[in-house]
Amino acid sequence: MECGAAAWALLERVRRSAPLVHCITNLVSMDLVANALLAAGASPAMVHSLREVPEFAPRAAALVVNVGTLSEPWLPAMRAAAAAAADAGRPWVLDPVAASASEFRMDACLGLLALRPTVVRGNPSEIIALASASRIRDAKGVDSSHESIDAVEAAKSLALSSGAVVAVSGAVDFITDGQNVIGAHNGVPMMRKITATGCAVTALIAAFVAVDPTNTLEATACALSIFGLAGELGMEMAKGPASLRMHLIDSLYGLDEKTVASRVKILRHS
Ligand SMILES: Nc1ncnc2c1ncn2[C@@H]1O[C@H](COP(=O)(O)OP(=O)(O)OP(=O)(O)O)[C@@H](O)[C@H]1O
Ligand SMILES: Cc1ncsc1CCO
Ligand SMILES: [Mg+2]
Repeated sequence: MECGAAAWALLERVRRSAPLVHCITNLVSMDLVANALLAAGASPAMVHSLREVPEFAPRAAALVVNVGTLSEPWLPAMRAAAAAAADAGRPWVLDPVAASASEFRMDACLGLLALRPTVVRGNPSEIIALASASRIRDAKGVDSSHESIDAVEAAKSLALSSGAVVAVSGAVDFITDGQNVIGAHNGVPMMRKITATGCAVTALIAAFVAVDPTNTLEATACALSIFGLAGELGMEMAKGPASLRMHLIDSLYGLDEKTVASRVKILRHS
C-alpha cells in the first residue's frame, strides 16, 4: 500500500466533502473532538437528546458513540442513533471508554456492540476487557494499563466476534478486521498526557470511514496515522501537554501533501 498517498487522498476527500459527524461523546472530550474534526475539514455536531436523534441522525455521514461519561439518560439515545446508522448502512464508530470500570458500562458497551459498529477504537485495556467481556481488576479508569502490542490478539478476536474493524491505540496503533493486522506508526508519547486524544482520533476515524466506506480497515489506519503525524509535528513546537494540544490542532489543519506522503507510516503486521 502506498500509505502516504492513500492517507493524503482521504484527508483531501474529508476537506472537500466536509462530512457531518454526529457525535454522542463524553463531556470531557466534546471540545477536543469538535476541534479535531474541524481542523481535519469535517463538520462535527454534538447531539445527544433522544428527542432529536430520529430527526438528526439521517443527516449525518457518520456517527460516533463514546461512553466516557455514561449516564442512564444518554444510553437510549446512543442505542437509537447506533441502530439508525446500522439500519441505514451509515458507518458508526464505538469508543468503549473504561469498558471494564463497572457492570453498567460493560453491559452498555456489549449492548452497543450488538448494534454492529463499523469500527471499535479503544486503548489496549479497553479492547482486552471488551474482547473477554470481563472486568479488569487492575484497570486504571480511562487510562490503559497495557501496551497496544499486548492487545493485538484481543483485537482480532473482538473483530471476529463483532464483525467490526477494531483499532487499538498506543505507541503503534494496531488495526484489524480479524484476519489482517496493520500498524499505524505515527504519534508521540506526550499525546497520552492530553485527555481525550483517543476520543478525538475515534471521531477522526468516523470522518475518514465516511468518505471511504468500502475500505474501513485502510481508512481507519489512515485516520490514526494522520492524527499521530499531527502530534509529531505539534511536538516540534510544544513545551508540554497544553501547548501540544494547541499545536496538534494547528498541525492537523495545516497538513500538506509532501509531509503526509513522506511521513505517514502504515505497515502490514505479520
Ligand atoms: N506511546 C505512544 N507513542 C505515540 N503515540 C501514542 C502513544 N500512546 C498513545 N498514542 C497516541 O495517542 C492517541 C490517544 O491514544 P490513547 O491510547 O492514549 O487513547 P485513550 O486512552 O483512549 O485516550 P483518551 O481516553 O484520553 O481519549 C492515539 O492517537 C495514539 O496513537
Ligand atoms: C478523563 C475522562 N473521564 C471520563 S471520559 C474521560 C476522557 C478521556 O476518555
Ligand atoms: Mg479513551
